Amino acid sequence: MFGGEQEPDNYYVGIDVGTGSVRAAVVDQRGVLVAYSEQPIKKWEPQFNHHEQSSEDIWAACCVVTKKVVQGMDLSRIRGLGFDATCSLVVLDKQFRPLPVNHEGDSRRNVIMWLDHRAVSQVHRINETKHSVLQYVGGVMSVEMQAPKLLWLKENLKETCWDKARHFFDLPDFLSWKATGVIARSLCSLVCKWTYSAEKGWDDSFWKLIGLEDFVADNYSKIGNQVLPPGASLGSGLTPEAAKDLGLPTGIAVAASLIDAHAGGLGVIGADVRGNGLICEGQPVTSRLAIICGTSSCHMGISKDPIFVPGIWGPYFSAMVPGFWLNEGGQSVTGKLIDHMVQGHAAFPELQAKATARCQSVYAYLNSHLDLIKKAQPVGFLTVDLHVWPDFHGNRSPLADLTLKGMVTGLKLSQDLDDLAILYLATVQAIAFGTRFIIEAMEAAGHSISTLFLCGGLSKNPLFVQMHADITGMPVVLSKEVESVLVGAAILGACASGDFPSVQEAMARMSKVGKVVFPRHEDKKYYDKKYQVFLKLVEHQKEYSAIMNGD
Ligand SMILES: Nc1ncnc2c1ncn2[C@@H]1O[C@H](COP(=O)(O)OP(=O)(O)O)[C@@H](O)[C@H]1O
Ligand SMILES: O=C(CO)[C@H](O)[C@H](O)COP(=O)(O)O
Repeated sequence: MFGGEQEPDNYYVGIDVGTGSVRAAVVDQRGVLVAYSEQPIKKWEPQFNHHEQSSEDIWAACCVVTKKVVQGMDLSRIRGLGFDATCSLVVLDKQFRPLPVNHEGDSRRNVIMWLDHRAVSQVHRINETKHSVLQYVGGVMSVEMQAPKLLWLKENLKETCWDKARHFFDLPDFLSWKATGVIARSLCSLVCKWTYSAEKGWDDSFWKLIGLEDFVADNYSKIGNQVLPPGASLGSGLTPEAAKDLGLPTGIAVAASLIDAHAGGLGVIGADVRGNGLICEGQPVTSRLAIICGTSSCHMGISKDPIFVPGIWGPYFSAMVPGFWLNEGGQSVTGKLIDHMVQGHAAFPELQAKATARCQSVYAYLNSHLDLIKKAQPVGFLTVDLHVWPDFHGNRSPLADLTLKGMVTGLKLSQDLDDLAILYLATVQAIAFGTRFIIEAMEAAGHSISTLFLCGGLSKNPLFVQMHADITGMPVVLSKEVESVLVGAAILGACASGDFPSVQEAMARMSKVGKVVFPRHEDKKYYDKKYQVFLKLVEHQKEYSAIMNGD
């Protein structure tokens, strides 16, 4: 086991399956990322609110990126492999072949993605039961969880999918099965998305009540009756077949997986913050909130005792950091919303052309354009009369209302680049106000948060990071390794290898602080006013809906 900061001898492979792409990295025992590769994955949207993927396409992408990152390495120094992935639902038959999750019968598309909202009627009926398991998902089950999706499959694709299905996996568990042949599920996925309790196991009465008694009858073999903590070593490690696919040695340790947000949490939350002037230095780890910002944003707060926060998922025991309870707030589309607003604007082709000419990303270009047009005032003040409510895909937290929609107020006739840049800024700010709203709900229920730890694709955007600091009034810590979710996945591999005695130990050694961004307290009054408007927007939206639905 590792004591001090000796030269790295041992390496771990982390594989992170996000919504849009698969990433792999080789990470050393100090948490330094030495090789990285990324590959896009296919997505289908056959109908509005139906989002599907292919588990074979995802596995093939895992193989491509892993082979790339270990190319030229001494493979004997790779000690462990860890996976994390989005919490999408994978369906396989008795022979582990993909089954279609769509009316077209296309069995390539055997994954219902996490952001799929097809099971609206099913989730309403589940919530109407008011079953006690709902207390552990913030009081209201989300349409993005697995129970409503399973019920949808039973009610809509009985012959073509449901009757033939033998294995329903959360995507992180599918990947660890593919690598090891072990069908045991991770405590993380089952607790967070499937209503399993770390203390009491499955609740038969819930599944019977919602019409999925089938699972009880066969002792949950289709959804998992062997459960392991994240980071536990699976079976005999990597199978010869998977080793060949991935370009890794047979038998290396493979860990029970994590959902992607949870891997990001592990990658950032346990870092040693000494010497950065941060208030959380003298506080317990429960004062830290990890925010994993990709296609969606997930707000991961931990506590010693369970805290029930209305509209915030959890409390989940040991689902991220062993021995701690987890609450998970979230915003269902954040990166996807920014992309949507920018790409849908009339000035987008002009933006693209200008950004390409400067060899910049469109976001880097927009950030520098905002700096140009702000003149003497702080950049955030450009949106004094433009406000956005960001729930274009419903509200995950803290309102837990999937019927909510996006709103923009303050539109003008102009469609130029300035207009696009200011709309982009207002969208980024709206996402940060959503985070403030979530933090306030968590604090009202008993959390005490002082510092934010951001990771994920959006944390590469300095404007997004600064707005989170300014709008929440809290410092934002970024990791030394930008790809912290992959560090989290590698931490799992490191634990499975036995090189670290616990997840906590591996977290403390492998996650490192990079840049710290402090809030501009002098702008507080302005953001407090904008936050007042933000809260009014949703109030008004509810009033509009009451008017339209009234007699
Ligand atoms: N360099 C960057 N600058 C600004 N935004 C970025 C950058 N890289 C990624 N993003 C944003 O992050 C989002 C994707 O984040 P990522 O963590 O890759 O997502 P996922 O894990 O869901 O696949 C995109 O929607 C994009 O808006
Ligand atoms: O529900 C979630 C985590 O519990 C995430 O939103 C989901 O896994 C997708 O993550 P990402 O936006 O990073 O692709």
